[in-house]
Amino acid sequence: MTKPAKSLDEQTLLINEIFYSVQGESTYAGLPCVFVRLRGCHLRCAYCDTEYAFHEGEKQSLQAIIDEVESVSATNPSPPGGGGPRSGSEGDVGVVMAAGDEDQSEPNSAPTALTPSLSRGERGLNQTQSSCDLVEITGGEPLLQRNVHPLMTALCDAGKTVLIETSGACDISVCDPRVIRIMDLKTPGSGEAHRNDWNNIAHLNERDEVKFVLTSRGDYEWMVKQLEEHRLHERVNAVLVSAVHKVEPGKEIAGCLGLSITELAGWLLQDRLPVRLQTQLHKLIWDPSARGV
Ligand SMILES: Nc1nc2[nH]cc(C(=O)O)c2c(=O)[nH]1
Ligand code: SF4
Ligand SMILES: [Mg+2]
Repeated sequence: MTKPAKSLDEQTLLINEIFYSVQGESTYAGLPCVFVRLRGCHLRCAYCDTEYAFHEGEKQSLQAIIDEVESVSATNPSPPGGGGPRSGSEGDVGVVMAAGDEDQSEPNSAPTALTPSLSRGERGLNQTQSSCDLVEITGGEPLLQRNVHPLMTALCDAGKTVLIETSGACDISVCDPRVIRIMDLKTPGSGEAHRNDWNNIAHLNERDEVKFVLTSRGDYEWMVKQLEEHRLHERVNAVLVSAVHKVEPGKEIAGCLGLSITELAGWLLQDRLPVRLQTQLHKLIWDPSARGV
C-alpha cells in the first residue's frame, strides 16, 4: 500500500533567510523579487559570498515558507532597510521618506513633494496582486534538500514565476518543468569545476540561463571552450558572465585575485561572444556584505 502524500504542513526545509529585494542577477535583474535562501552547500567555491548559508538556518514547514513568501512583499513595500545604502554612497535612491510617512495607506493624508500621491494599488500595473509574483529559490545549494521540489511546485501552482539558482553540481532534470533554472558552470578558478554535472546540459531549455563566474583569463578561455563545445547560447535564454570582484595582491580569498570587469568587457567585445555581461545589482545598491538584500 502506498503512503498518503504528506501535506505542506508536514514537509519541511532548512531555511537560511526569506526576503524581498530587487533581483540583482540574471535576465530578471531589476525586478522586485522574493528570495528563499536554503541552508547548506556541498561546494566551497573560492569566491563564495554566502558562506553564512552553509550552517545557519532553521527548519520551516513548506506552508510556513509559502505564507512568508506571500507576506514579505505585501507587508514590506518599502526597500529593504537591513543593509542600509552602499557605504560611500549618498543613499540617493530617488524617493525620500519623511518621518511619519511610512503608512501610505492613510486615505486622507495630503500628498506632498515627499509623499507619493498614488496608492500602491493605483501604481501597480497588476492591481489585483498584493504580493510579488517573482520568487527565486537560492542558497547555498537549494537542490540538496529534496523538499525543495514540492515547494517549487506549490509556488508555481500559486501563479508565481519561480527561478532557481543552482551550482550545476546537482541534477536539474527533476525540477518542475515550470521552474526556470539559472545554472552555474563552475570554472577552474572556483576550485569546484570537477563537481559540474555535465548531464545537466542536455536538460537545459530555452527558458533557462547558464552562468559563468570568472576569476581570470584562464577561466575566460575555459568558458569559450564550453560555449563552443556545448553550443550553450543556442540551448538557453541567456548565457550570463560575471567577474569575481578584483582585490589587491595580498588580499586574495583562497588564492583568488579576481578579475577586472573592464578587462572582461574588452575581451567580450573583441571576441563578440553571444553572452550577457552581468554585475550584481544589489551590491551596487546596498552594502556588498549586507544580508537580506
Ligand atoms: N538582490 C539579490 N539578488 C540576487 N540574485 C541572486 C542572489 C543569490 O544570492 O543567489 C541574490 C541576492 O542575494 N540578492
Ligand atoms: S555553490 Fe554557491 S553557495 Fe556553494 S560554495 Fe559555491 S558560491 Fe557558495
Ligand atoms: Mg547572493
